Amino acid sequence: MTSGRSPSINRRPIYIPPKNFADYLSYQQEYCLFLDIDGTLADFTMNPKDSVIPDSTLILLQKIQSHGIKIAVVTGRSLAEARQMLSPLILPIAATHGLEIAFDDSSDTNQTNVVSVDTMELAVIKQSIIQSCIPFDDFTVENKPYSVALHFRKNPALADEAYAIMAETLKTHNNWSLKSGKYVWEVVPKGVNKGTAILTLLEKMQSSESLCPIFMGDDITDEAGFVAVQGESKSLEDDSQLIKGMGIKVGCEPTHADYYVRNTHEVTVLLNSFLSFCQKHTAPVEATVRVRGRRVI
Ligand SMILES: O=P(O)(O)OC[C@H]1O[C@H](O[C@H]2O[C@H](CO)[C@@H](O)[C@H](O)[C@H]2O)[C@H](O)[C@@H](O)[C@@H]1O
Repeated sequence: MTSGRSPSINRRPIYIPPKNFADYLSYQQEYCLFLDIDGTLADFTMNPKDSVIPDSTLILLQKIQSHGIKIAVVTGRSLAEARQMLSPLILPIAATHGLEIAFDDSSDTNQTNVVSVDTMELAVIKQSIIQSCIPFDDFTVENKPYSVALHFRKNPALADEAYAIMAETLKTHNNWSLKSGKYVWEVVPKGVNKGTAILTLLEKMQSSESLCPIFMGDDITDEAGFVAVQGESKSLEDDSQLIKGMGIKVGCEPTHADYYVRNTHEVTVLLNSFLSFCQKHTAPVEATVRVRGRRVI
């Protein structure tokens, strides 16, 4: 139940040797990147508050951006936390599994919630989960503005107890659903998923040319994103226009993604290969790239 294996996935993704990622790309195509945070840009930590995206990765993303490549982040983190983890980079973000969407700056006018959230009801749900967790020392309850996550990474043997607590709580809250992730169960409003979030961002990011989306993610919630970018769901604006992008799973678990790499280290190697591709293809649009005040190119 909590292993992340889905019996409906029968595909065998192709391993991309990350150093050779550029070989899988075409100079005739304009690409854009959609990136998950935890397990993709950031390594796992016991406490979610301790996770960071390494400076070297932020610098790499900024260099890629400087070649005019559009990059967006698609994450289960809240918008506020995602912004903090990405700082000083400013990117379009779909946060809380696609519930909170911010296009390209930190102003509130540029931000939308795709479904409305009953925060009073969420407070009741959080309280009920906290109460149910009292007998267990090893749970971590992550209190997010529009969702609540119950983490059992400290003690994976508590997986079934965690599920039971969340499922029991949801019995009386029909507008909420349960998402499973790596050592976590999360209550989110119904109707949000990363696939729809990516299509929403993509529509906004497209100008005249049609962009080829590449999405990288490691978790079960990322599967909807793979399906969306691989053209197994349709673009929002034009029902007849199929998207033909690349889904790249981080990790070796069963997936809908067409491709995979093994871990976060390989993600950075792959992004470096993508940067080399961009360097051959386009001139940088900005002369100076800075991360945390330091000039890097
Ligand atoms: O969509 P993502 O960016 O991958 O976010 C998914 C969840 O990530 C975080 O939890 C995961 O990372 C934690 C820190 O490494 C780890 O302790 C936990 O076991 C993982 O499940 C985050 O805390 C959640 O809010 C996100 O939904």
